[in-house]
Amino acid sequence: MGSRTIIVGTRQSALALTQTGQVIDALQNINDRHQLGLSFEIRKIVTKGDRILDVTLSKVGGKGLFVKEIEQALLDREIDIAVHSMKDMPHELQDGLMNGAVPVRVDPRDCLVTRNGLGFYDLPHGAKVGTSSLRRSCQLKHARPDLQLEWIRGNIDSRIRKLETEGFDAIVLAAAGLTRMGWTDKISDYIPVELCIPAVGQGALGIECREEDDAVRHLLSLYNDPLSARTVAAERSFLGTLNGGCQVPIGAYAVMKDEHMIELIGTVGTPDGKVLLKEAASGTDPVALGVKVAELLCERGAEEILAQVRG
Ligand SMILES: NCc1[nH]cc(CCC(=O)O)c1CC(=O)O
Repeated sequence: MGSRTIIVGTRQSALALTQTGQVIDALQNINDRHQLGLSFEIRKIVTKGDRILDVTLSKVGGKGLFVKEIEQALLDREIDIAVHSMKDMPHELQDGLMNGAVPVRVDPRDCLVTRNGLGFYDLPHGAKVGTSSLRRSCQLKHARPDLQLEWIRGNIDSRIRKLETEGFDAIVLAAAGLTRMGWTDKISDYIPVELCIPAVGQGALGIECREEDDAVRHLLSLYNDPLSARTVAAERSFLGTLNGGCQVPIGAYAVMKDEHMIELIGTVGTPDGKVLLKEAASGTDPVALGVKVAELLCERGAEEILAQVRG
């Protein structure tokens, strides 16, 4: 048994630091149980996405904005492990890197934080709702065309502040982030998956490492939750087939029906919510299932919708 300090890289938002702390606690536990002789240290990394929080992400070429510097630090051996929110992880990882673990996924739903504790359907006519994703605005507009969806950016803590200071009636956030922060008391309503299909990978984390780092790979294999990994794999295959990112109105959600069978629902819509396509299928191979649901949507014009949004 050797001894080695594993450097764990993370963004420096409150949420990133909190979830990385939780990951380190879990890894420390695994290390103790299996007597791996490892210790852990956290390293904060500022990404481009953190530096330009005032610009619409789609305008600055959204994909991977929160990840590039972190992947470089892995390749440069400044860090050994990177903790990502799965939904911020790009489809293609850099050569030499891999996703070593998907830990048990938490609540994938979006939720509403409102000023007076109202639920989604209790919001007054024309209420001003803040969101930072086309996926959310599309689906919420589809369900409630009267709502006035407005752009809100920033980390979750600053978005919650803006609810007060910028006159929003409500903001929409991932329940997972609030849960990890211990802020579930702020949630006034959970938006059902049928109403708003979550972002690909929402509620899951991805733990990236170097392919050649056997000790870290072994550690992470003990942390991986195979069922969570399968649902995420199906959703990411769907997203990859549509060549999406979180900057286009795409959502997908997979659940395990039993140990083997995955059920996947995917959606593509227009930002104004007037068109909202949904398709679902089941299968045992996550990659094939993701491709299949994407193809079903393409038969109904998903590619044309996405081309318009991107253009
Ligand atoms: N795009 C930002 C982001 N990336 C991950 C989360 C937290 C939820 C998660 O881990 O899926 C959030 C905040 C949000 O969407 O409210």
